[in-house]
Amino acid sequence: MHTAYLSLGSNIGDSKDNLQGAVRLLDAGSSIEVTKVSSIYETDPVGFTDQQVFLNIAIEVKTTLAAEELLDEAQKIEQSLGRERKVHWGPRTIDLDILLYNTDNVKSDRLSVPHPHMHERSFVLVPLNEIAPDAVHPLTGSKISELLTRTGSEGVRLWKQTVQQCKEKFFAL
Ligand SMILES: Nc1ncnc2c1ncn2[C@@H]1O[C@H](COP(=O)(O)OP(=O)(O)OP(=O)(O)O)[C@@H](O)[C@H]1O
Ligand SMILES: Nc1nc2c(c(=O)[nH]1)N=C(CO)CN2
Repeated sequence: MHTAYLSLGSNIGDSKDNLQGAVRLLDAGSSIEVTKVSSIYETDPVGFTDQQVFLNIAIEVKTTLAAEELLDEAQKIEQSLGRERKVHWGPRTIDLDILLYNTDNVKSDRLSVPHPHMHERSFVLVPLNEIAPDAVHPLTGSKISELLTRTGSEGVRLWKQTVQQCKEKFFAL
């Protein structure tokens, strides 16, 4: 069994519904179990800034899938929730990024893990720190809590708290 952390973001449509839909779909099959869900954060757009604020969460999953198979599942869910790729770093119905996969380094045409931008993105680190402060970023050797101390949490605000980072509470929101 492998442990992975994913970042989910949405800034088109009903973003809370999109996040919930993606978590439900991930958890629905037998090969992925969602074991932790962070609170939902409202975050200022990073990169292409002339767009709506995002809602972002981080989740922990336990999975029997290899990293690339997990990416396949994530991309299927992006497609089924109607994501269209237009602007780089632009608006999206739902975006699922694999942040960490065990403590592996994965580098292929389709997949880079740890996610190349995770250590510099407050919208990733604030939610991730809530569920996995002691997880280690294998390239820097730093814990998530240490990376967050470096980036700070500007532009990231609690939107809705999920009590004890519990999946069932998240679905009930
Ligand atoms: N760790 C990863 N998680 C998800 N996708 C990844 C990862 N590493 C590489 N990719 C590749 O990135 C490609 C582009 O992804 P996407 O369009 O979501 O980028 P983006 O969300 O605009 O930017 P960013 O990758 O900086 O979040 C995907 O098709 C996927 O193959
Ligand atoms: N706040 C915020 N900004 C972003 C996000 C995101 O999820 N949240 N995703 C991006 C592309 O992956 C680019 N910019």
